[in-house]
Amino acid sequence: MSTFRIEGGYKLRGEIQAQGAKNEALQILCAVLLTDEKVVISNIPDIIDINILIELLRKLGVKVEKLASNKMSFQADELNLDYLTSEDFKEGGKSLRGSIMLIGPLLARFGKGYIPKPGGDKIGRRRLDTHFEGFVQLGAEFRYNKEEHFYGVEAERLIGSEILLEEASVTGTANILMASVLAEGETSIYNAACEPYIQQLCKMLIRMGAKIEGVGSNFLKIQGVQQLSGCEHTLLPDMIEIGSWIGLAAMTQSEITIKNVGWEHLGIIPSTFKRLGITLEKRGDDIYIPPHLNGYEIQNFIDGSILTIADSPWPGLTPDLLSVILVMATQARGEVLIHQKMFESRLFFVDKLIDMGAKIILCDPHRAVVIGHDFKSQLKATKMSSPDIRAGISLLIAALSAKGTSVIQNIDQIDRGYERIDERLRGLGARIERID
Ligand SMILES: CC(=O)N[C@H]1[C@@H](OP(=O)(O)OP(=O)(O)OC[C@H]2O[C@@H](n3ccc(=O)[nH]c3=O)[C@H](O)[C@@H]2O)O[C@H](CO)[C@@H](O)[C@@H]1O
Ligand SMILES: C=C(OP(=O)(O)O)C(=O)O
Repeated sequence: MSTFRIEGGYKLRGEIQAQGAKNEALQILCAVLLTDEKVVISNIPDIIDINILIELLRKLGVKVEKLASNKMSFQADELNLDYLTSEDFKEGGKSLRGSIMLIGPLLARFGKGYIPKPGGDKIGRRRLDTHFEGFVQLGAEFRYNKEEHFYGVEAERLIGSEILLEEASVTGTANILMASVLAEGETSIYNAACEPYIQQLCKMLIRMGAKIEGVGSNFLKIQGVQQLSGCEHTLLPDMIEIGSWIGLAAMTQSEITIKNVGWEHLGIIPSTFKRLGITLEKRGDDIYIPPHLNGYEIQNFIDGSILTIADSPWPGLTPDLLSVILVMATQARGEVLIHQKMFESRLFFVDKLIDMGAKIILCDPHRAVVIGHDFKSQLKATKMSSPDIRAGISLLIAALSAKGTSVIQNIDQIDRGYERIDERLRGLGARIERID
């Protein structure tokens, strides 16, 4: 398993281009199964999770062609559905979270979909009830093989229904939406997730001929159609990656411009960083971050009480940025309570930051109080292992700010979601090497 060696404590400088969004790509790639015509996708990030999903599609019989760097075409006209019950699929499907969204399109088009319990980050319980309750309401039969942790849904026909989701699950909404576009009659999905990536999926499906109303809201109304056609789609810039670069710039007091960020899709993210004292300048569609040589000061609430940064479904703050925000707060002026509501095992990595000298109190698995050093004391370099993708990038940011040489193992977790990260960071002047 690869490792990064990082010599930290240096300021960085320059421009970095945001990659295509991982979590949008996972939805969009699954949607290619909804038609036998060609679908062309641009801005595909070259990262482990996406490459595994593309390989699964290829093994399922999808014709995949690389048209340019980050641009590919997909045609699902001759599928080998037996692959879904093979050992190879059971292994491959397990390794990433996004594979769960293969089920909706397969069920809609072929009347059956199977998937091993999907992997992804070990960040707490990640149940799939919302997905399967939705499929059952559309008329599917659900099967679960407990020994093999293998899920299946089958239906001769799907019939539109009024669905009220128990929670606004992102992948659950995408999955049920992809099943309902080919169901007979009208489906409504209430309490739907409505983040930009779901909006992008809706827009793509509409281009393919689907009839969807309410895009961008938590109430989607779908009129089923008999078939969908091919289309072209361009993925948005990855908002979690953009947030990670903002955290990196602040924590290393670097002057960085993030290019082509898609401002209008960033929601509450820029203002959240501003509450933490970070100056962000909108320059066209770029974000310019000045070097913060005098540090950054966390704002209190209006009544003077300590700021809380918490996650919630869109348009609230994504949980995927809380680890980065937490690490950045370790060098702020002031205190903040980080409240990770959605996942219960995502904050344990703070132990490593405490070892490095950060002032953090882990109150319980969901909440941590961070007391910033205001750059009066630097973190100490250390050896660590990346437990999940966002803790991994946060530890990498900590290592780049710490004096001395740090080592981060298990960096596959970072490569899952960040394209050529070492090369791109070296482009900003970072001293980072990939070693075996
Ligand atoms: C491949 C992909 O797109 N992964 C993202 C997707 O995962 P994913 O779609 O798996 O996450 P879900 O939206 O289903 O739920 C995430 C967690 O939050 C809880 N929950 C969810 C909704 C809610 O209103 N209340 C609540 O407590 C769920 O019980 C679950 O534990 O969305 C998560 C939440 O933004 C992100 O962290 C993941 O990066
Ligand atoms: C949790 C994440 O990914 P996944 O859902 O793919 O595990 C993430 O992107 O932060």
